[in-house]
Amino acid sequence: MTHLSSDFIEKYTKLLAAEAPAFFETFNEEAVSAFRVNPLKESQQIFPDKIPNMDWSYYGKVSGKSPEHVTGLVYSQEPAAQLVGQVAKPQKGMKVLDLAAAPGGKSTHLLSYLENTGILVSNEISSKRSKILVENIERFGARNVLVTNETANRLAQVFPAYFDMIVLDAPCSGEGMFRKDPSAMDYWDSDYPTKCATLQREILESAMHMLAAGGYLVYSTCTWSPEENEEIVSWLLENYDVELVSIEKINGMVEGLTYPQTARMYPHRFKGEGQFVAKFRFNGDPISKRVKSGRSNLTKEQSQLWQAFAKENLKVNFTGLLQVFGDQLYLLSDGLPDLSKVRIARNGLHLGVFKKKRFEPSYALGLTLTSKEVLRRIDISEKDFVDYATGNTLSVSKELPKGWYQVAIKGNGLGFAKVVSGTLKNNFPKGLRFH
Ligand SMILES: C[S@@+](CC[C@H](N)C(=O)[O-])C[C@H]1O[C@@H](n2cnc3c(N)ncnc32)[C@H](O)[C@@H]1O
Repeated sequence: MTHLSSDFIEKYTKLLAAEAPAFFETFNEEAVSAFRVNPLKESQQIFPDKIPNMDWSYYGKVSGKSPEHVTGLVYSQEPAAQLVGQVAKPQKGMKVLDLAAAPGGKSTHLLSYLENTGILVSNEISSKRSKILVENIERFGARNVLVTNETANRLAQVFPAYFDMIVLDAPCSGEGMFRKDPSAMDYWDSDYPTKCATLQREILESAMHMLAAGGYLVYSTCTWSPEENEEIVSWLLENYDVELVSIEKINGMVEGLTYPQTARMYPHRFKGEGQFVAKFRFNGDPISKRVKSGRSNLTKEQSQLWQAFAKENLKVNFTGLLQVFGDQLYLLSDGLPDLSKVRIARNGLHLGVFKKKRFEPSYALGLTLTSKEVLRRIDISEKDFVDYATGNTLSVSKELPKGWYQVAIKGNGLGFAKVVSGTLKNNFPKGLRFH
């Protein structure tokens, strides 16, 4: 049994009244595992144990060494957390900000709805966590994401009144994660929720600065404390021209305290962990400020090398802004402001690297392209997949012309690799190799 502090027990005995025993009983049970299927991937699969009323959601665990995980077909995320993305449900073409994004559960969910349209700025304040976020976003294979490593306040200076939707999955006291991560209990004392609420208000002030008129704010926490949930809702309603958008109650969701439009998730009501979510529409006048856009910075030679690679290997015309950072080439979505003052963790879609007089495609590019978008592809077997992911070369037909090929497993891309005289050279990233 998860050992709960007496202050916690006292607080939730009062708050939940007759439901409290059933709630406490769930702390004797294991945390629930689940995953989402990535609709952006070309080759889909049927899995058992679908979670009702949810887009793309299944109960169960997927191995980190399976082709499904490595190609980004699945993303592991517990069921209650999946409800946040589903409540947000951005429309195609929207400019969306995920303000506290690592490791990427909500961001990848938002990308599933955007279907490579619009823009997602996925931000994480911690540099270490932003690297994990980049890895997860890259594997998902979306093309319209910028990953930043910033404070909310600094982002607000670059993106005034810019976003159609902002998701703040706030840093919180994490009560809803006690079963999944018992170490979260070490930080908890009865004052912790109030301390978290101060930080949440501070981040929300910056968030409101970035919301366009008519835009949506989705606020969520994985905690049940009213201080970090309904009291934050009250503060937003008092201080900003926002109104609550009613959330449809599915899968055991219950109304928030005093705000029936908001939703709470409890483990005794639904097979999942804890969550709170509120959705607002911003009616007020946004701060008006002209957003200066960025420009392409490729040299003529770099531009020619990229075009030569694209002509020889690709059947897709990318729209967006090509930018070089050092010798790395990235594709940024159209309509982004000048990002020179922003700490970037991933500058859009990584296309590849310029070496002496040649261009080499990135692993990320090979993860995102479908079979219809490449001129040459090699589908490897599941046995070869393990060999390849361990760092070995593979034998292929001697007839295959020399050059770059997209590698694929079970119909989904796994980077690019070179074929030379009947050998597929290993180009699986060293940091991701199986040991
Ligand atoms: C609940 S987690 C986010 C989980 C993520 N949305 C997901 O679904 O995978 C909250 C995040 O807020 C970040 N954070 C902590 N302090 C912050 C601050 N002052 N401003 C913005 N983000 C902060 C943490 O590093 C953490 O990654």
